[in-house]
Amino acid sequence: MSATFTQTLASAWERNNSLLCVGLDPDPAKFPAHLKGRDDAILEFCKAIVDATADLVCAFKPQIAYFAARRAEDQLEDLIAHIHERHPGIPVILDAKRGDIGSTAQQYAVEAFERFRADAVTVNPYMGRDSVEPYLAYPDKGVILLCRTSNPGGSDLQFLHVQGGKAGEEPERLYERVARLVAEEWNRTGQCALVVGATYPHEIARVREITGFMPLLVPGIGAQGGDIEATVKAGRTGAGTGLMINSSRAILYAGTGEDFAQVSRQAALETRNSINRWR
Ligand SMILES: O=C(O)c1cc(=O)[nH]c(=O)n1[C@@H]1O[C@H](COP(=O)(O)O)[C@@H](O)[C@H]1O
Repeated sequence: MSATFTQTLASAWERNNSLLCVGLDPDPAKFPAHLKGRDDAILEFCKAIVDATADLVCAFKPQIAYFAARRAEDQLEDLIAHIHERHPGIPVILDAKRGDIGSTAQQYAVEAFERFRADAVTVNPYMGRDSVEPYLAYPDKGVILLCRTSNPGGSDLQFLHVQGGKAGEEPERLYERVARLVAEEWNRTGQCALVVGATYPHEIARVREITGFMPLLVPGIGAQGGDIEATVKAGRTGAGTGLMINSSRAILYAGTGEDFAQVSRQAALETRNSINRWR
């Protein structure tokens, strides 16, 4: 049997000595001049970044909207195939933030895991357990549920107090309930992870407390200004792992010339090393 997402991630943490996830959010308006106008510009840009950083990361995270908006889903398929072929052992997280009733979720699961061959997918837990089950039906795949998102508006709902599930329990915040539900009930197969933004280190610490060793996908360093030291200290496990700390724009667009991939490599190296300083 092939390795599960969780096992592949743990191996990548160790092999590359890295908790850095490079996010692949290709925006042609920001591409270097020599790639602009090419039909395969999105694929070529992303392949160059992937090849320049694969030994520095624990995962890659393509964001589906950047591909779908430009009718480039075929380039996303080719990109993920390229990562599997050239960089085996680096898990691919498809960032799709899906959420729908079970029958539709089943189609989204086929899209993520069979069409795109992602190792994990981001999912919105808002519609509850049956909306997540179709992803859990793929036991070797990762299911990464939104918990405490990095954006300011995340507080509108995720920070609301909800009554405890059992009589006499203290009210808790909605993101705490999500973390508890996933850790105690949905994660029977050990394939779940949670998204917690680097912009909220206090909540990262709380989610770590609730979930034990569960992997956390932490976007929000770099362009969104999250603090690396606070993020790592709040979210690392006792073993100094447990995190996929994502940076997209700060790495993808570090350079603007023909040597952009090398400049991105330098940015990824520095980010990985700053993360490691606090593990
Ligand atoms: O699920 C995500 O990846 C995600 C969750 C979240 O709470 N905040 C967040 O920024 N993201 C994604 O992480 C990436 C962050 O990109 P940068 O801000 O450029 O590093 C984008 O692809 C977002 O869609």
